[in-house]
Amino acid sequence: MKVGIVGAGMVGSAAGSALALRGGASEVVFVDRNAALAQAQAEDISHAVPFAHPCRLSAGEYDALEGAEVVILSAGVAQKPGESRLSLLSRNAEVFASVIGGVRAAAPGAMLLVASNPVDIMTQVALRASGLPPERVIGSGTILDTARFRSLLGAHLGIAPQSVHAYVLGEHGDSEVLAWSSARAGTEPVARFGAQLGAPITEAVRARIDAGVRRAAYRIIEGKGATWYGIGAGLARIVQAIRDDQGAVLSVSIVAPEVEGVPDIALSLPRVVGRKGVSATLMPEMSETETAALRASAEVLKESTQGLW
Ligand SMILES: NC(=O)C1=CN([C@@H]2O[C@H](COP(=O)(O)OP(=O)(O)OC[C@H]3O[C@@H](n4cnc5c(N)ncnc54)[C@H](O)[C@@H]3O)[C@@H](O)[C@H]2O)C=CC1
Ligand SMILES: CC(=O)C(=O)O
Repeated sequence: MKVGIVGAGMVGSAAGSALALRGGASEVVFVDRNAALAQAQAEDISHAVPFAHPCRLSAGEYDALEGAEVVILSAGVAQKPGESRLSLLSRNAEVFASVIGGVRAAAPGAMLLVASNPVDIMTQVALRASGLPPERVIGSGTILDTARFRSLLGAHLGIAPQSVHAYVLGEHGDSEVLAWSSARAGTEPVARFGAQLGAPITEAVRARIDAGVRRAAYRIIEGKGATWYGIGAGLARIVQAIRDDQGAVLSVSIVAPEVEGVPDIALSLPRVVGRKGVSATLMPEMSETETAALRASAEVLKESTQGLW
C-alpha cells in the first residue's frame, strides 16, 4: 500500500521509519514545505530497508501523493516546553487550510490520518476541509496515551503491555480519561490481578500512573524537545489495521454526531479500524466519575472550537 506523509519532521519521519521497519507499506512518499528535509528523510530511512522489509521511499510535491491510500498529516508546529496542545490550534488550523486541498487534489481516494496537534480538533478541521465521510478522517487520538497506560500498568503488574487491555478516552491532551474500571490484565480486572500477584493497585499507584500518562508529553518535551517514537509506531499500527482490514480495536478519534450530550465532537473511544476506516465505535463500561470526566473532556474540546467556524 502507498502511504503519503505530509510533514516530514520528527513525527512524520518516525512514522515513515516505523512503516518501513514493520513492513507496513510498500511505498512511502514524504511531502514537506521544506523539500530538502523531505528528501533527506526519505533517503535516510531507505538505508534501513535492507535490514527490514521491501519499501520504496521518496519525496516530492503534492502530485507525488497520487495513488496513496492513506495520507498521514503531521505538518505544523509542535509544543515548546510547558506549552499545551490546545495552544497550537490556530497555527495548525492555518497550516491545514493549505495542506488539505493539495492532498485531496492529488489523492482523492486517500483516507486521512491526522497526527498534528491538537489532534482531535485538527481531525475536525480536516473533516470539514476535505468533505470526506467521518469514518475516513481518523485522528491518532489517544492511541499513544493508551500505549503509555498499558506500558505503565504492565510494568507495575510485571506483565507484558500486550497483555494489558486498557484504554485512554476523550481528548489527546490534559483532560484525557484513563478508563480504570474497564482495564483488564489478561481477562481479569487489573485490581484483582494486581492483588493476586502482590502488586496491589492502590490510590498512590493510580495517581502515579495517571500522572505518568497525562504528563508524559510534557516530561519528554522538557528532556528532548519533542516526542516521536511512540506516535510513529502508533501511526504505523493504524495504517496496518487499515491495510490488512484487521478490524483492530484502537483508541482513535473521529468526528461523532454526539458524545455524552456534546454535539459534533471528535475525541477518542475504542473503535474498530479496517479497510473502510472506522466501522464501529464502542462505549466502554465506565464508572460515574469516568463518565463525568469524559463529558468534561468533550466540553473542553467543544469550547476550544468556538470561533473556529
Ligand atoms: N498525535 C500525537 O500523539 C502527537 C502529535 N504531535 C504533533 O505532530 C505535529 C508535528 O510534530 P513534529 O514532527 O515534532 O514537528 P516538526 O517541526 O519536527 O515537523 C513539522 C513539519 O511540518 C512541516 N510543515 C509546516 N507547515 C507546513 C505546510 N504548510 N506544508 C507542509 N509542511 C509543513 C515543517 O516543515 C516540519 O518539517 C505537531 O503538531 C505535534 O504537536 C507530536 C507528537 C505526538
Ligand atoms: C506531543 C504529544 O502530543 C504527545 O507526545 O503526546
